[in-house]
Amino acid sequence: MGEPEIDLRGVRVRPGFIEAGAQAAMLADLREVARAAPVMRPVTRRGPMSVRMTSAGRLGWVADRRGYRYEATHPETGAPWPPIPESVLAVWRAVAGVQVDPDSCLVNLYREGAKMGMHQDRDEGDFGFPVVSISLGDEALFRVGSVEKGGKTTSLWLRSGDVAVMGGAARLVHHGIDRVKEGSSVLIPGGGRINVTLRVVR
Ligand SMILES: O=C(O)CCC(=O)C(=O)O
Ligand SMILES: [Fe+2]
Repeated sequence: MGEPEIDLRGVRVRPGFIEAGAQAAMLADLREVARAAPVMRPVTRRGPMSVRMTSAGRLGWVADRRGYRYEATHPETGAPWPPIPESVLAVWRAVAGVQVDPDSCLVNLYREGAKMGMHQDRDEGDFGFPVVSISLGDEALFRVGSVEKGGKTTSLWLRSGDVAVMGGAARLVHHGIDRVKEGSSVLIPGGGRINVTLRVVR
């Protein structure tokens, strides 16, 4: 079950929660997700995002020039999103502390130079449910601030197999990925990092 939990400004980080064999199995499951729902590079009003993404589950998070929202179908194929893999659901059930399963699984792919600016996850209908975030592949510098914009932040390198839970008072904290350490893991062919976030959107 990995190392002791870390409290990062209320975000609970479980280092090494997913062991190497399970990481490889999850990666294979995510490859199937990407086959059914091709990975896209969202272009928002601010321009193209550096992170590529796709989704699984009843609802997928979609970003485009019109804004951010959850949708039941892939914007390019028009098909429903594939089901959330059991390997991913198992992590939610082990750490989320709620009886409800997630209805959305966002798969973020960080290739060369990709990062994610500070933001809140607030497109969901009920902030009583946590967000569970799984890291695979290269290490990423995860920055956590406060619910309020600006102010003090604390950073931690997330490694392959780490799981972070944003719940309770930390459900709406600002957070982002400053950078990814290229070549720090050999899990993903071609390099890079995959982050999987599970949410109850409803
Ligand atoms: O990549 C990460 O670890 C964070 C992803 C994230 O914050 C998000 O998808 O909302
Ligand atoms: Fe987020």
